[in-house]
Amino acid sequence: MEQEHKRRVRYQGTHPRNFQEKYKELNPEKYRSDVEKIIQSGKTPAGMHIPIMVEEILDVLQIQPGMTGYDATLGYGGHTRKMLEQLQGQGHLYSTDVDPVESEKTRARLAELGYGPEILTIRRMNFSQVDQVAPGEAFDFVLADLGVSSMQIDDPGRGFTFKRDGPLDLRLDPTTGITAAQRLRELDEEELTALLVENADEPYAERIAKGVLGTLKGGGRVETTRQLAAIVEEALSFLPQAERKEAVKKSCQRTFQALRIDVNSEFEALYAFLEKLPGVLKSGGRAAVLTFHSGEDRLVKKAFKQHLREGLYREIAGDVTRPSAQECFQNPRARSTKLRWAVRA
Ligand SMILES: C[S@@+](CC[C@H](N)C(=O)[O-])C[C@H]1O[C@@H](n2cnc3c(N)ncnc32)[C@H](O)[C@@H]1O
Repeated sequence: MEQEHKRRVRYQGTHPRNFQEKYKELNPEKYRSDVEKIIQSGKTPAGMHIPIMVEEILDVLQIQPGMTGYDATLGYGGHTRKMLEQLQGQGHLYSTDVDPVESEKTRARLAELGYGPEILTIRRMNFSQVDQVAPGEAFDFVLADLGVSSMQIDDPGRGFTFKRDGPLDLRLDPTTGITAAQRLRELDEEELTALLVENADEPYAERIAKGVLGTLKGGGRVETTRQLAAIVEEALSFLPQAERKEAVKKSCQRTFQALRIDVNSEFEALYAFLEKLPGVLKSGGRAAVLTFHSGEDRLVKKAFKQHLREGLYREIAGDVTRPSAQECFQNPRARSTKLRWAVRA
């Protein structure tokens, strides 16, 4: 009789092999108590994003049941969820994001919480097209929480972090456009220097650009996050040892930020959004924008001031609001946040 061949069960090892297996938090509903513990310790669980300045935003937006609103940057849906709670089942919220991967997960998560299409419309759209989100409708409130989510940063496959190796991609929507690695091959030294200065005020822009272009011209590769980080490190090797580590970290942060802004045309999208915003707000409608670096904040401040002068807004924030010290302690990713608001005339 032929014996049934049984495959030996393979030893999986004690360490998870990839990012998806590594963190229990990636399934936050299943491991709720682990997630709570991680948040209390001042960290963001992997696969999650903690919404920033929620109280301050709700104060500004003054959401009432029956209103129609727009969350320009759905992300993990933290702010969307808080705004939906204010609607108490009456009215409608539109939420957009360019990221197809995370948007789908968020849609499913919010649907499970009971927020389906009758109260929430999720669209995969760039907020630069804010006038196309709900044609024929105007909004009582609008929120834009700019930049990237923690899930995007934490996933090495997306290329947003230099802390782990991954493809140098940096696209918010990986289905369109070109990657940061491809973009680097298009630029000359002068252009890359200008990009690093204009998008991130990088003080060592020239040295870094020289390093990148030198590597590419010499037949080397700048295809992964760690390859780019190594070039930044090498470019700053002239610094005294004592200050080098911190300087390299900051320059890496700024270099990745500058490239991300470029490959996603972030300033152009924000400019278009701010220009169209008064046109989609009802009279008395309120808008709040969270920014994470000075370039973004400058654009918001300028647009709000100009539209106030033109009589499109009746009131704007006199100054930025910052998150509380306690929020920054609990969520270090909140530290650079600035909130500005405007009210439609
Ligand atoms: C900081 S996160 C938002 C987090 C969200 N408020 C929450 O509570 O989970 C920013 C999100 O905006 C998206 N985003 C960035 N630029 C965008 C644009 N031009 N149009 C639409 N979404 C954009 C990113 O993909 C990311 O998911």
